Amino acid sequence: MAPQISPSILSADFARLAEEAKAVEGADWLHVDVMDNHFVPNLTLGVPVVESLARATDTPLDCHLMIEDPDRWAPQYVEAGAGSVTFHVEAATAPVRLAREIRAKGARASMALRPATPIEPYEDLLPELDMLLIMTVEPGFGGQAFLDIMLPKIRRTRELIGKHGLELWLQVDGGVSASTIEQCADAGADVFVAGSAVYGASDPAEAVRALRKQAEEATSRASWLHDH
Ligand SMILES: O=C(CO)[C@@H](O)[C@H](O)COP(=O)(O)O
Repeated sequence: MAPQISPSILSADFARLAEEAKAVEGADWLHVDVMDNHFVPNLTLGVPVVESLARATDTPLDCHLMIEDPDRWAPQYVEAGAGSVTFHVEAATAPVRLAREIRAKGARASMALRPATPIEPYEDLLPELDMLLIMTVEPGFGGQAFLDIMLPKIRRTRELIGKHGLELWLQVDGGVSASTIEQCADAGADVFVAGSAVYGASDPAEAVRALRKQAEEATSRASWLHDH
């Protein structure tokens, strides 16, 4: 799959969300961080804001739920207009049932792992998912430094996806920038969330294009090396 860029509105100006969403039209997704002050020590936005954003932009919404009890709340984000809904496995009671419910309601189902959560116990769940998110910072805040100790987990996950012959997308989120995106692509990630690297730039749309180009080049270098 061609690399995709998902700018995180956590780094946008929340008083101008519609304009900030339009500023990155051309991105593949708009990443919406939902935080509840319980699963993570930060509070952002909920279903009504997602409904408004879905009306304000043509870019599909990639909702990342950093909340307790996603089994209860995630379906409402599909109804609010999200094209992809990510829940944390650490918070979900019944991840298989929840992934099936998200898909049945018409969105892509995605599961996230905090940095200390290994992928191996969840290998059998992968066919139930459309995307797996590997956090490359502790969730909760934008602008943190990329955890390069996550690179082996990204590689192992890409190998598991290949072993099972799955079409699963592999997303990375946290500290993704011009300095780190190539390492992530080389390790096998194909969906890149970037907050401060996009909204901290003077031209966010250009930052998206530049990140995509870097990811494309790194991906084609990596596949050339694997094929030779
Ligand atoms: O989920 C999160 C943080 O918990 C992210 O989506 C951040 O918003 C990414 O921001 P940067 O690290 O790219 O600034």
